[in-house]
Amino acid sequence: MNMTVAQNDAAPAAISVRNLDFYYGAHHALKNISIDFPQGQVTGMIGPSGCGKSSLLRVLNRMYDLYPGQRATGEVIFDGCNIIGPKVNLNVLRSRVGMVFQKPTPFPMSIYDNIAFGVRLHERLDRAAMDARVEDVLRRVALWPEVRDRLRDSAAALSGGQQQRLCIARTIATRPEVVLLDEPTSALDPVSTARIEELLDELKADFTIAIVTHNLQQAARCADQVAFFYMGEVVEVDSADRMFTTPREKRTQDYITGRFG
Ligand SMILES: Nc1ncnc2c1ncn2[C@@H]1O[C@H](COP(=O)(O)OP(=O)(O)OP(=O)(O)O)[C@@H](O)[C@H]1O
Repeated sequence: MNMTVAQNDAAPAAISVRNLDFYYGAHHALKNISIDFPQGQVTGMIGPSGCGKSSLLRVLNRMYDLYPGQRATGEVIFDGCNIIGPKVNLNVLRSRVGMVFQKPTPFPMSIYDNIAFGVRLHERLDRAAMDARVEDVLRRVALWPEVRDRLRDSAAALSGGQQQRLCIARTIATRPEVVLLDEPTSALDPVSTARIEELLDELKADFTIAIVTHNLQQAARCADQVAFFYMGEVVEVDSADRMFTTPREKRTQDYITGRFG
């Protein structure tokens, strides 16, 4: 299968994936993947269920390392280093390449501590600086007005949409360069979804974003470039405009016009 790539070469890549293969035991889930994630852009990852989108996200911050039998070969270049190589500090990597999951997963602690917890692992801030960091990220995700008077309350009391915004705040609080989001709005109502989509647009000024979504309208609205995955391969990468109007590959065209998947 040939991959068609017409990537945006104006922005340098925050992450460059080259000839990546990924395995769950004997199952070959990603096959010779190559894709760049341009700095300061949103890359949308689309494709039918089971085609490998989440697997690629799990490679980008070495999440798979937590599970025996899962392995990757090839190159994932981030800040000049192949992050799937042996000498990578995984705690540092995961603070620089943050991840937000499909289901909001606040820690069982206060709203304030949900954010401060991760920051404390990487930085020593005094009380005033930590308060300022918590306020800053809560403002950025537009949650501050809703929670400023209850920062010490449990995060579990927030609505699903608020919890997901808190999880995004928690992820950006350690000031990562890259934020990975795995179907971050699929468990949310339309209003919360719209707020998170607006948020992505603001966040890309400071972060490189990769988002897996089943919602093609969402990819068209939020993404600068879109990658179409099919059966463990990246079939096509292009600007969102071209991908949804003039895809190069028939398989992409079939997928976006609803012929399969
Ligand atoms: N823990 C696992 N063990 C074995 N195989 C797995 C595991 N997780 C995923 N797979 C397989 O790897 C392939 C890719 O899965 P992946 O979750 O990356 O797909 P996806 O495109 O994100 O799917 P979806 O859109 O349904 O979330 C699938 O064939 C899936 O069955």
